[in-house]
Amino acid sequence: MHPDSPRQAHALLQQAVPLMRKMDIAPTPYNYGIWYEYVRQSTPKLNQLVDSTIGRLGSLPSFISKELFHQFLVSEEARFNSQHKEKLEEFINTVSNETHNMTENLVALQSAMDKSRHVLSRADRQKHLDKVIHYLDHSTKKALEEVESFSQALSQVNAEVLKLKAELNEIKNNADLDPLTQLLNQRGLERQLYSLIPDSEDDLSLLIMDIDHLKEINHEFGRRAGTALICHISRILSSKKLANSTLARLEGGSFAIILHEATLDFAIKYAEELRLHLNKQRFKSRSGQGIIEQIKVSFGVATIIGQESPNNLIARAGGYLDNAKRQGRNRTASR
Ligand SMILES: Nc1nc2c(ncn2[C@@H]2O[C@H](COP(=O)(O)OP(=O)(O)OP(=O)(O)O)[C@@H](O)[C@H]2O)c(=O)[nH]1
Repeated sequence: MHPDSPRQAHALLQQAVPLMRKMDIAPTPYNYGIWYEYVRQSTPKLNQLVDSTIGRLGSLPSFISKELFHQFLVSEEARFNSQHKEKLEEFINTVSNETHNMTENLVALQSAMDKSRHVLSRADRQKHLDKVIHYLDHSTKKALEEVESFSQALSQVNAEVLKLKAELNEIKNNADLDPLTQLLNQRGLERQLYSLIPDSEDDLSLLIMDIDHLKEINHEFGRRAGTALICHISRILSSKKLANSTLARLEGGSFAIILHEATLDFAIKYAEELRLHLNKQRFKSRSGQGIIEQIKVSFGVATIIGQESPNNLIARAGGYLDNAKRQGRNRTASR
């Protein structure tokens, strides 16, 4: 991306901002970057992706915008790095091939020398000739050893590059995981919803569950016990997870469950099953001080309606959860 003059930039922003307003796009740095580039029309692939996402989802979710930003707008640096990486790999391959060739040549040289020695050993001035042969023999062996260690160093570098690649992949995947429970986090949940919703036929349900009075539990037994309770509940929810579902931990004591193909009735029944099961669980903190006789949670349950957006579905389930809390907690609400 070449820098635009201030006048060009101003003109582009004058086109981008009304578009963003019209599409109800939040004024974040990522969004400004994407829409500036969109009206600039110098990256057709970006425009194509923006258009198809809007066609499919009716909007450009912030996490997609963030990814497009990294892919297209900071891509020059990324492309630079990747070109370097490719060059480095190419270099390693070339040198490694050459080393192999060199080793073969030296082995051939060694055998030629053996033959020569055989011939020369019958020649005159034996002593003199022997000295030369010995010298050449020694040098060749040394060269062979050096080539061998060079080759070893190269394979080590290669192994390091592979390790680095694996680490980078892991970092990418971890961005969607909650470090405490290893379940999906909010971003992972949204990503999953955005990929499931276009194919769902009004039978995708979302349950949002929240531990009741976690603040008080933290206060009474200590935050550590509260966190242990979150982990305990996460394990229980995982053990009760249905086959066609996704489990995530949102913030604090909140969890979300997507039932990929479930009517509202089924989703409410499942939420109640989970809630009653949790009610039967007693929780004792590791120190033994915190004992909760009955784990209490509230649920908000919503099933997708028509062309509803993922954000709207999350907001609806969250609103119903608020209703469950307002109605006295330890219950399920679906409106
Ligand atoms: N122990 C622990 N507490 C957390 C964690 N993350 C957030 N919290 C706390 O959990 C509490 C959640 O409070 P709220 O959800 O607002 O309210 P609540 O006390 O659970 O009450 P209701 O949700 O209304 O039943 C806050 O005090 C947060 O600081 C965590 O990882 N561990």
